[in-house]
Amino acid sequence: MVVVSQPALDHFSPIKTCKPTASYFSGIPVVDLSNPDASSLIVKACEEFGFFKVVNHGVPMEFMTSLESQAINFFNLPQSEKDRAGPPDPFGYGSKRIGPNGDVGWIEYLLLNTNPDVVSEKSLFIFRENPQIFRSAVENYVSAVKKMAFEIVELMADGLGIEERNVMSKLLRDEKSDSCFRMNHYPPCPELQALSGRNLIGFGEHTDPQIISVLRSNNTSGLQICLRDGAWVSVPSDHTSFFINVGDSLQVMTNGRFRSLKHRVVADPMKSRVSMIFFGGPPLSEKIAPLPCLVVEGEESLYKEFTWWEYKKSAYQSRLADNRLGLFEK
Ligand SMILES: C=C1C[C@]23C[C@@]1(O)CC[C@H]2[C@@]12CC[C@H](O)[C@@](C)(C(=O)O1)[C@H]2[C@@H]3C(=O)O
Ligand SMILES: O=C(O)CCC(=O)C(=O)O
Repeated sequence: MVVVSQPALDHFSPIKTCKPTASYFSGIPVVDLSNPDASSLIVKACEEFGFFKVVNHGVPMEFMTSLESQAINFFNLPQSEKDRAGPPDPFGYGSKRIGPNGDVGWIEYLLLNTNPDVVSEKSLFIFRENPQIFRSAVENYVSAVKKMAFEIVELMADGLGIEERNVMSKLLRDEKSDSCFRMNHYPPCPELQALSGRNLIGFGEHTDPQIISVLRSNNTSGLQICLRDGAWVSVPSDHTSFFINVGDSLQVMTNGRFRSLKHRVVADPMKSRVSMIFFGGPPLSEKIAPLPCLVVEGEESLYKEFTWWEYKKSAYQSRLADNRLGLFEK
């Protein structure tokens, strides 16, 4: 019999737990980017789930594996070394604390700006001995993933029947775009599982405030998405593919036709999860408003107009679980 010791549980105390109950979801839409119907499949997936998996994406596997191994090397460093790249301001290394509101999770991460100059400055602390290897792994990966993200939002515009197919990609392509990139590490937590039969929450439920998020992880599951009926389901991992989710800004731009995806990560009791996510955002001064061509004549628009900066600030000010509250009131 295992006796639950309070000090052992206290070690995890500020971090929420959940029962390991969510079932694997087999209905995730898969979009093959080489399929001539990709644009309509993307629109359908965004309307139904705000989420889909991409195959035949053109990002070299080598870029994924080399950045993953750089990330693992970093997360394996002694804590004192990792702390030199933190605390996040918001960029840099963070552990357990997520964002400015006191949210916590069973996670450590590196949050980077996708502006190459900022990556370079932080990488000096991230890899003191050879920052160039880290920097080029990030650059190769991020530029390939961005290219895929541009293509996806252009296909989206085609599928929505928008004539100006670069209406969203030009925001992401802008050199002042406020996009960011993060690498998350969720260490295994066998003790907690043994003691309580529960799993730790790695990243609490939230929606992403940006336009589109592009996620790739190693072969450890943990990502859960909330379906339209409110049920949480687990996403089977696939280290060769990317998972795309609709962000709050895209929900606004499509006047609610696409809904941003509520998601969370639950730490695996036995295996480390490493994920890398590109968050594509617009330039800070850009207005976030429904695209006029998507507001049916005579119909009221669902959303007020925000600049991305105002918008992001309010997303950051509210709590993780309700980061869209108040933003989208009629
Ligand atoms: C608690 C928070 C963390 C977060 C900012 C927020 O207030 C709500 C959104 C969170 C999120 C999710 C997507 C990205 O990982 C992120 C960098 C972002 O832009 O919004 C994080 C924020 C963060 O970790 O600082
Ligand atoms: O790490 C993951 O798999 C997802 C994390 C996430 O939702 C985020 O970083 O916003």
